[in-house]
Order: sequence, then structure tokens, then C-alpha cells
Amino acid sequence: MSMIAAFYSGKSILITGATGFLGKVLMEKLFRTSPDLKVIYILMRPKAGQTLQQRVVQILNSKLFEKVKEVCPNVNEKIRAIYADLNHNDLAISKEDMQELLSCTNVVFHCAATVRFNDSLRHAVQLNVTATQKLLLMASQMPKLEAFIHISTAFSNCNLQHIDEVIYPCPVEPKKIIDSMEWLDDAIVEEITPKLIRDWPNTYTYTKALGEMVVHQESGNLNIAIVRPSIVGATWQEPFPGWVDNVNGPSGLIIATGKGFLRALRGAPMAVADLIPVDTVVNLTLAVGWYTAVHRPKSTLIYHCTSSNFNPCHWGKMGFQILATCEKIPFERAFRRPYADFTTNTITTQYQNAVSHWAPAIIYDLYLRLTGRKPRMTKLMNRLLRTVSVLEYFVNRSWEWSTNNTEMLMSELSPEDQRVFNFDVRQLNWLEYIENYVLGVKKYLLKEDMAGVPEAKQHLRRLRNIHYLFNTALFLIAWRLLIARSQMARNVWLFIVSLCYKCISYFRASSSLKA
Ligand SMILES: CCCCCCCCCCCCCCCC(=O)SCCNC(=O)CCNC(=O)[C@H](O)C(C)(C)COP(=O)(O)OP(=O)(O)OC[C@H]1O[C@@H](n2cnc3c(N)ncnc32)[C@H](O)[C@@H]1OP(=O)(O)O
Ligand SMILES: NC(=O)C1=CN([C@@H]2O[C@H](COP(=O)(O)OP(=O)(O)OC[C@H]3O[C@@H](n4cnc5c(N)ncnc54)[C@H](OP(=O)(O)O)[C@@H]3O)[C@@H](O)[C@H]2O)C=CC1
Repeated sequence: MSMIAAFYSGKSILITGATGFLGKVLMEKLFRTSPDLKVIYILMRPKAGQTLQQRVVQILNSKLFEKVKEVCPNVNEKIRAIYADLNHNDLAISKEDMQELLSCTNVVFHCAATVRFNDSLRHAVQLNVTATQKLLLMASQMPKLEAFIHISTAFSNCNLQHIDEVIYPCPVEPKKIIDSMEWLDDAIVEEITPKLIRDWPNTYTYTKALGEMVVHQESGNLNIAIVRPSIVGATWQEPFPGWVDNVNGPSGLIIATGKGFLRALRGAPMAVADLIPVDTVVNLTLAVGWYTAVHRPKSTLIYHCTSSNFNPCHWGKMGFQILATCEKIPFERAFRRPYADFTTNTITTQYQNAVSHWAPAIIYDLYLRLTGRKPRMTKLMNRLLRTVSVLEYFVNRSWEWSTNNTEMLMSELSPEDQRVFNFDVRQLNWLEYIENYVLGVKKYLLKEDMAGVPEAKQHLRRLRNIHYLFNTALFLIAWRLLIARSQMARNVWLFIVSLCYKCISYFRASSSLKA
């Protein structure tokens, strides 16, 4: 019997960010392994014209929840969607809902955040810092609370190269930042942002660091732990391999590579790609929830959920396998044949951008205009290159994360829990994982049917022929122009032609002698 699964049985669990990538997988695993848990409260807001209930139904009807519905047929009765908006100072939770949450909650998983790198500092502080502070305040009023698990990121201290499982102080106190956001206007906040975030690459990682400080300062008597995942990728094993549902992190770049838009990326192929499957993050998070509640460690423990310490993979290897899979099982209607390379210097990058990204986009838009259609490729390319520029920071550096707490936790689990809540990535086969990831992107993000693979392959063959034809035509035109203008080129051309003629005559003569 799994001790962790037994722990969550009969419990009332509060999850923020349950509609997000990580939150959904967390909820799925909880229902699948502890179907007799009491209730999962999810703090959520209506979105894209959908009510809370419609959003819940959509999640439950997705492929991700197919197994859950078999194990826990009354799953919809066990989800209680509570209206909340973490952008509001009081979180916009009604009095009645608040009362219920305060009196019933046993465990809190705080996953909600803005993960956009370029969000305004004001918005990022509101969500990643102030909302965390408010939730901690709520948690301190929950008499039945056994554990509060805060999801941070392994990159919250990415301004350091070696990162330990400790909270590093921020140059400016989070409380001061929160206060200043109350009275500074947007223009000033924007102006001081680079000065505040210093050597953090973006507002996301900076505010996640501030969020950790808040947890540290406001933990009081709460049983708190922090989980720091690195780059969260598609599922490795559970509930099935390759599930992914948003374009964040590598997923969007996998699409761009497979569709032939992205041809080069400024990155170090030997830098460590610290990817971690989302189901591994969830297993560790649930184990941390159990350990924190049952063993009640004296201080706030931080757990690095990273792969490089146990089973490192490099961006070069990852890029190679992405391409190999896109060749074997291509995406439909690719713009060009998938080919992408890592470049390490600025001049090569600019050359690649001009020749491999902008030129084809401009030519294609010209073709669309000439055929009476709306041009769209340069706009798309612009957006892609902007995305690439914000992700580049993470593909050009390697970090070392110590994993003592994570290893300690692994050793504390029973053999059954090590199996059911496996977070040991030493068993992960990267090539297999990346192949499943790319297939998952194809199936669950692009919604492409595997029946379309032969047609997609045929399309790639057509693109290859167009490519050869285009290059040959380009070469002939360039050569023709050169011959017309340069005596030396004409001489070289005559020399090549006469050489070819001599070779042909020689082979003819030797074959007639043999006969
Ligand atoms: C060999 C080659 C492979 C190698 C492969 C290397 C991968 C190397 C990854 C490193 C990754 C580190 C990750 C740290 C790990 C965390 O801790 S953070 C968690 C991950 N967070 C993210 O990835 C957020 C990244 N996204 C952003 O910050 C913002 O969306 C951007 C990219 C700055 C754009 O912001 P914006 O200009 O305000 O526009 P936004 O409305 O957000 O998006 C515009 C469009 O771009 C699309 N888009 C957004 N993100 C992406 C994306 N990642 N890709 C494509 N399209 C995207 C949106 O879907 C949207 O499309 P439409 O819906 O309009 O059609
Ligand atoms: N993805 C990654 O690579 C990594 C993620 N992490 C961390 O993991 C956690 C989850 O990330 P992930 O699932 O990928 O992110 P997503 O962007 O997929 O999900 C974010 C969640 O936060 C919710 N949320 C955002 N704003 C509000 C708001 N104002 N009120 C209520 N809810 C809100 C979203 O709700 P809605 O659906 O309504 O928008 C969504 O459920 C985050 O804390 C992130 O920092 C850490 C390392 C890497």
C-alpha cells in the first residue's frame, strides 16, 4: 500500500493554478492514486468566455483525465471550483467560500503564477509575490492545515551558477517592492525595472525569487516546503507519455522546428538542457506534501526538481533527436524541411536570421501577395524570433543544482511509493522521452492525426525537390551573371567545360579499346 496515496485519502486539498499545465497533471494524479480523497478546491477564474463549471468540464473531458474517470467515476463531484482572481488584493474570494476553505483545507499546493518572461513588473509582483503573501495569510488561518507546498522554479536564482537548496536573500526586500507597486505609476515602474531586477534575465525569475523570500519570511508556524522544477516538459510515463498542452518552454520551439520555421538558434550545444517531465514534478510535489505533513521538518525545506545532477542531457543531443523525430514522423503542412542548428556567435546568428529566417518569409509573403492572399509569414517570423530571443538565455548557460533534500526524500519513500510516485530521472531514456515529447506536441498541441503521416512525408519530399530546384536555379543565374561580367569567370568556365569534354573523350576511347 502506498503511504503517500493513503495520506491524501479523505483529505480536502486546495490547488491554485489547477487549470495550468502542471496543475492539471497534479490534479489527475491525485484523483488516480487517491480516488477517495474528500475534495479538491480549485481557485480559478472564468476565461475566454467560459464559466468556471465549463472550464472544469473541459478539463475532465480531455484525454488526460480518461483513466481518472475509470478509477474515480464521481470525480466531478469531488472538484469544487471556487471563483478567485489572484490579481485582486483580497483574491476576490467570496465570504462563504473563504469560510469553507479556511475551515476544511488540509493541504495547499500553490502552483498559480505568471510564467511570461516579459510581463510587467507590476503584474508579475502581484501574481508571483503579493498573491503568495495573501495565500500564506489565508493558510495561517486554516486550523486543519497540514502542509503548504509552494511551487517555485529552479531558475529563481539563475543569476548564480551553483544553486543550493536554500533561499537566497534578494537585494531589495519583497515587502518594499510590494509597497512601492501601490503608489508608483506604470511609467516609473517600467523605468526602474532593469535596476531592480539587476542580473536576473526577466521579471518572471526575479519575482519567483521574491516569492520564495515571502514564503521564508511569512511562514510563521506553518509546515511549508518549496519545490523548484527546472524546465517542465511533456509527461514521461503518466498517465501516458508525451502529454503537453501549452507552447511554453521547449514545446513552442519544437513546433517551430518541426514546421521548418526555426532554422537556427543561438545556443551552446554542450550546455546542459535541464528538462524535467511534468509527471516527475508532480510525483515529487505529492511526496513533498506527504513528507512535510507527516514528518514536519523544523525548517522550510527546498527541493530541486532537476535532471542534470542525475541524468544530464545537452541541447545538442536534444536538438538532434527533435530533428530525427520530425524527419521520421513529420508535422503536417511544413513551411520548409525541418533543419535547425545551434550557432554560437552573433555574426553567424545575424547571417542565419537574414538568410534562413527573414529571406524565406519575405519571399513567401511576396508569393502570397502575388496570388491575392494576405501576407502573414513575416509577422509570424517576427513573433518567433522575439520568443527565441527571450528563451536564448536558458540555452546558452549551464547551472548546477544541489539535490540533497530531493535525494533524502527519495530514500525516505517505501519501495511501493518509489514506484507509484517515481521521481528518479536516472531511469529516463532521453532519446525515447524526446521522441514521445515531439509526438505529443503533434498529437495534443497541433491536434494532428497519425493517419496524415504519409501525406506529410510526401509534402516533405516535394519541399526537398523545390529546395533543390530553387538552389540550382539560383546557382545558374548567379553563374550566368558572373560569366557575363568577369573575364576570369569566363576562363574558369571554359577550363571546366574543356576538362569535362576531355574526360568524356577519354572514357569513350578507353571503353571502345576494351570492346
Ligand atoms: C533545435 C531546436 C530546439 C531546441 C529547444 C530549445 C528550447 C529552450 C527553451 C528554454 C526554456 C526555459 C524556460 C525556463 C523555465 C521556467 O521556469 S518558465 C516556464 C516557461 N515559460 C515560458 O516559456 C514563457 C515564455 N513565453 C513568454 O515569455 C511570452 O509568451 C513571449 C514569448 C515573451 C511572448 O510574449 P508576448 O509578445 O507578450 O506575446 P504572447 O501573447 O505571450 O504570445 C504571442 C504568441 O507567441 C506564442 N508563443 C508564446 N510562447 C511561445 C513559445 N515558447 N514558442 C512559440 N510560440 C510561443 C503564443 O502562443 C502567441 O501566439 P498566438 O496565440 O498569438 O497565435
Ligand atoms: N512550465 C515550466 O516550465 C515551469 C513552471 N514552473 C512553475 O510551475 C507553476 C505552474 O506553471 P505552469 O503550469 O507551467 O503555468 P501555466 O501558465 O500553465 O499555469 C498558470 C496557472 O496560474 C493560473 N493563474 C494565472 N493568473 C491567475 C489569476 N490572476 N488568478 C487565478 N489564477 C491565475 C492560471 O489560470 P488560467 O488558466 O485562468 O490562466 C493557470 O492555472 C508556476 O508556479 C511556475 O512558476 C517552474 C518551473 C518551470
